[in-house]
Amino acid sequence: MPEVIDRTSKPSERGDKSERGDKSKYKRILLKLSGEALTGEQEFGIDPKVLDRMALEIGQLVGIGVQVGIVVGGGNLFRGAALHAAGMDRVTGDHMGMLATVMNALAMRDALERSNIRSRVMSAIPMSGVVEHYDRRSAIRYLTSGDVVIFSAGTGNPFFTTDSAACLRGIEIDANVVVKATKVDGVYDKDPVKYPDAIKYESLSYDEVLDQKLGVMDLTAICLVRDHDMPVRVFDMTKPGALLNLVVGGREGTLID
Ligand SMILES: Nc1ncnc2c1ncn2[C@@H]1O[C@H](COP(=O)(O)OP(=O)(O)O)[C@@H](O)[C@H]1O
Ligand SMILES: O=c1ccn([C@@H]2O[C@H](COP(=O)(O)OP(=O)(O)O)[C@@H](O)[C@H]2O)c(=O)[nH]1
Repeated sequence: MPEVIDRTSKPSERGDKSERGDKSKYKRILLKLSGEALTGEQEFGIDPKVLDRMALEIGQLVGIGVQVGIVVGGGNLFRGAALHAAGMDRVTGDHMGMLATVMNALAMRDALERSNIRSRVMSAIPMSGVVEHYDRRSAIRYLTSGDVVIFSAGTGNPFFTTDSAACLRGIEIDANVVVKATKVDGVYDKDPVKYPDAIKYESLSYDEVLDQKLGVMDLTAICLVRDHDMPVRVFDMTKPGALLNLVVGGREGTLID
């Protein structure tokens, strides 16, 4: 069992000092789902069982009045950097990666709607007839009316990641927190997948992540949240109930603020 560095949490998550949902610590969250999380037990693609479980957990948040924006990754299908390493033009690879996020978003919307959770997909790249083009004011209107909004196609630009897109959209929609769902249960002093003796942080500052180059999120994304004072919580999406627990104020994962 890895050690935990237990620093006293600063009461600076926006949910502590601004409006909240009734039972929730937060009124509006931006949830980042990595593409790989959608693969589940499979080797490639999207596991419908994982989507159904995520829909259930997201439905629990909607049920207690939390407004949920989602940025979904595409790494389960394509990553620009990997395609480039195999010989493809980088920008073309990134375009394929962004299109992959749209496919994941459509699958996520389908799962949410099968669970009777109203949801919409918006894309940073115009895709008339398939999904709506991203528009911040419309997104906020949908969120306010209780719809889950899935933001796809990342930032719409090559050389970025969906972590950066999550931080960008989180800031734009004035979320209380960006919640990064991943396969590890927080931020460690080194990659816990590679180093079993890695030590987990309870909380740490943006500058500590940057100075130590902690790889849980890309550093462009961390600079963005630091400059806009947006807290980020990293937690383990494979742990049932963790998302709801975090949103009602439980100690899950690691807080970066
Ligand atoms: N210091 C660290 N703390 C936690 N996870 C880390 C750290 N450094 C690297 N990682 C890796 O970052 C991954 C989380 O990022 P994520 O975006 O979900 O995955 P990926 O980059 O593969 O899409 C974890 O699976 C973990 O292996
Ligand atoms: O703003 C963005 C977001 C994503 N991507 C591309 O889309 C791929 C999939 O996104 P990401 O790797 O962030 O997905 P995740 O790791 O979350 O599954 C990336 O590798 C990039 O090639 C991009 O070009 N611009």
